[in-house]
Formats: sequence, structure tokens, C-alpha cells
Amino acid sequence: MEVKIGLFGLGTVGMGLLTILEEQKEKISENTGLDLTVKTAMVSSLTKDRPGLSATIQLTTDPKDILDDPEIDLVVEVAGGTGSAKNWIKSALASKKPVITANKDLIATAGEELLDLANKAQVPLLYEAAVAGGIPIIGTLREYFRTDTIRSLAGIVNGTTNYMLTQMADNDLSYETALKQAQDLGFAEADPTNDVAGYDAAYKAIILARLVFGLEAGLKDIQITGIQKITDEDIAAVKTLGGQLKLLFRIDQISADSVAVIVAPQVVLPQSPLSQVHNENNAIAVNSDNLGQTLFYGPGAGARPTAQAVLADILAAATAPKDAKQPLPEKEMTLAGERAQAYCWILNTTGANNVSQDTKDELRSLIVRQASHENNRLGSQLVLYTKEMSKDQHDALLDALTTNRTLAKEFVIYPC
Ligand SMILES: NC(=O)C1=CN([C@@H]2O[C@H](COP(=O)(O)OP(=O)(O)OC[C@H]3O[C@@H](n4cnc5c(N)ncnc54)[C@H](OP(=O)(O)O)[C@@H]3O)[C@@H](O)[C@H]2O)C=CC1
Ligand SMILES: N[C@@H](CC=O)C(=O)O
Repeated sequence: MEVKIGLFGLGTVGMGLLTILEEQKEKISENTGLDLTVKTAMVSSLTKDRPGLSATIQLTTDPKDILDDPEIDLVVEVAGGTGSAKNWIKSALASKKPVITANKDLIATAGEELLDLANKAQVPLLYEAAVAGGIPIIGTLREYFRTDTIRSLAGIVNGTTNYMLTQMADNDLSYETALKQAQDLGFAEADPTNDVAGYDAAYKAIILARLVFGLEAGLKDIQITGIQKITDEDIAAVKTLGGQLKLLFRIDQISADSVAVIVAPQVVLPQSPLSQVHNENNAIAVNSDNLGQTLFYGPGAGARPTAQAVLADILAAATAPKDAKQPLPEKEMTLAGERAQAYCWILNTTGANNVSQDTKDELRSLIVRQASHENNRLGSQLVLYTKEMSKDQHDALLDALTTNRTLAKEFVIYPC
């Protein structure tokens, strides 16, 4: 059976998809009986040089050439953005064309509305590539975990920042050079602000929290810290006690009907499997009643891995029953506040140190490890890894402790 595809976007992911489709045409046909052909591709510039692009693909800047073409069976949106892309997807669904997208910004911000439209139209809207690139996490959570109860999800879902932090720590690259390399390798967003500010990871966390816990949240609702303020000295200070800094997301069920969501650079200890996740690789740890702890690991960005996820969705959509509806989460949870956490404190030690005996005693009972670090810019520093403590305990202790020292940096420690 021939399936004609209308493709929005011919950048990193779009070109990656064309490469895989061309290379694996026969294999796909033998395995599925489907003959997948991209008929039309929408781009913003018709004059851009596109080496290797097949002359059989019609290029356009007019979305109607895809949306109004009755020959096009299925739409793939890999252009990005939340404006035009949303309209294209709505029009495609209204015309009963299945849609595949890699657009996490859009699925995070308008997923509820779009999935509702897809369900009403009884047309698939699939978005495996929107979270963790090539790792098949969306389908796995939706299908495999259907009979299990997930309590928490955590991990690394942004390839750009993980690549940057790896290169800064292991190869002494500057922040700027590491970012430039991530852009050149096709990992970063068109505007990398979303990557480094933590918004890209937050969009992915929002998608996962909706899928698993039925949580409807926006960027403004969750605590998000990016990596822009992380320096080579922070990385070195954290390393004195064996940890690494990684941009993590965490979604924890806190009560029967609430979850806490955070995206922030956190200290990952050597005994955590996440400490082995380097460069653009991603990993998602799922904690569920039946399975316990499971870890899904793989390439989280880049042309081929992301295109593979898009292709898997194309095959699923092309073979889905005509009236297929996407299962919606049974629970509908709300956002919870603070949870107990362990911390890494980096304290400047120059100047007076009149910490009271009570504070010293409390601190001693909470410190797991400590080391001194010579910061090239700030002088002597003390690096402390603490046990888990409540937010109130944290605030009071830090208040007492920093009367005569300054807290240079604070990071949460990811619980292994
Ligand atoms: N890169 C990655 O590793 C991953 C990306 N994604 C997501 O996939 C999507 C695409 O990413 P990526 O391929 O990296 O992006 P690129 O910036 O490389 O490519 C975007 C493509 O879309 C076209 N385009 C953008 N806006 C418009 C518009 N308004 N009208 C017409 N065409 C438009 C561009 O046209 P032109 O070529 O003329 O400039 C370009 O071909 C994004 O949503 C991204 O978040 C998801 C997972 C991983
Ligand atoms: N910019 C994103 C691309 C994939 O989603 C990332 O770096 O992870």
C-alpha cells in the first residue's frame, strides 16, 4: 500500500527522515507492506541549498499544497514553533489526515486541545520524537506500563545541555564552545535559549506528567532552572566529592492526587546510573509498583535517532485502525509543593566564621561528605553534600550557616 506523506520542515529531523526512508525503503516495504513516499515538503526558503534532496519531492512555502492535497495520506510536522505548526496540525486533523510531530513545545502547551481534536476526528496524533529523541519512551509508557502504576519519573531529557555539561567537565570546553558544538551537531533548538534555560526539558516533563499522571501544567507552574549560570568552577567544586552536574527533570507522586515537578541542574552521584549518561544521550528512570526501577537510555537528539522515532510513529499511524482513539490518563493529578531533598552547598570560606555550636552540631549530623576547593576566582571554598532535609530545615540551617560565609552555589542532589 502506498502512503504519501506531506512533510512540514526539512531541517535536521526532516532531512534525517528522508535519509532513513531512502536507505530503508525495501526493508520497510518487506516488513510492513507499506511504500512510504514524501510527496511534498514545506520549508521557509525555496532558495536554500539542500544537498542530496531528491528531485521527486515537491518543495513549497504554501501549507495548502499539503493540507488541501487529497493524495496526501499523512502529515509529519518537524518544523517547530507553536504558531503556524498548531494551525497546520489542526487543519490536517480536520481533514482526517494522521499527524506525526516531534514538536515538544507544541505538544506541551497545546497537547490537550490537539489530542482532543485527534480523538474526536478518530485520527492518530503521535509524538514519540517529542521526548528524548530516539528513546521509545512515549509508546512504552502508554502501552507497556498500562497495567503498572508509575510513582515517579526522572532523568535527562535534553541532549544539548547534557552534551555541554559533559564537554565542559571532561574536555574543559568553555560554555560558549560547548554550545556552539551542540548547535553544529544539530542537537540544539533553532533558538538554543529553550535548551540552556531548561524550557525544552520542562516541555518534555510536562508531556510526561500529562501522559502518566494526567497533570495539566504550563512552564509558569513548575520550578525551572537552566544551566546558564553554571561555571567551570562549579563543575570542579562538585567533582571534588565525586559528583557531576546534569540538567535533570523529576516528577514525583507526592500524595494520592498530587505530583511535584522540577527541572534543574542537579548533582548526580557516581553510584547513580545517570552518572553514565554522557553527551547528547538521554535517560529516563521510571519507578513503578510492579517493575520497580527501570532505566530507558539512548540518543536524545540528532537527525537519525529523532527521525527513527518519527518513522516508528508513521508506521504506527499508517497501520492504526481507522477509528483508533488514544487512551487518556485515568488519574488527573495536581501540582504539589516542596519535597524533602539533599543538597550540595558550595560555601566561600574567606572571612569570619562565627557559626554557633548548635548550628555546627546540626550541620555535623546532616553532612554526608565535605571537601575544600580552591576556586581560581573566589578563593577557598567548602563543598558539602548533605542528607535529605525538609525545606524548613534547609532554610533555617542555611540561614544560620551563611551568616558569616557566602553561599556561592547550591544544587539539589539527585537521590540514587
Ligand atoms: N534536532 C533534534 O535533535 C530534535 C528536534 N526535535 C524537534 O523537531 C522539530 C524540528 O527540529 P529541527 O529539524 O532540529 O529544526 P531545524 O531548525 O533544523 O529545521 C526546521 C525546518 O522547518 C522549516 N520551517 C521552520 N519554520 C517554518 C515555517 N514557519 N514555515 C515553513 N517552514 C518552516 C525550516 O525551513 P528552512 O529549511 O527553509 O529554513 C527547516 O526546514 C522541532 O520541533 C524540534 O524541537 C525533536 C527532537 C530532537
Ligand atoms: N534540543 C533538543 C532536541 C531534542 O529534543 C535537545 O537538545 O534535547
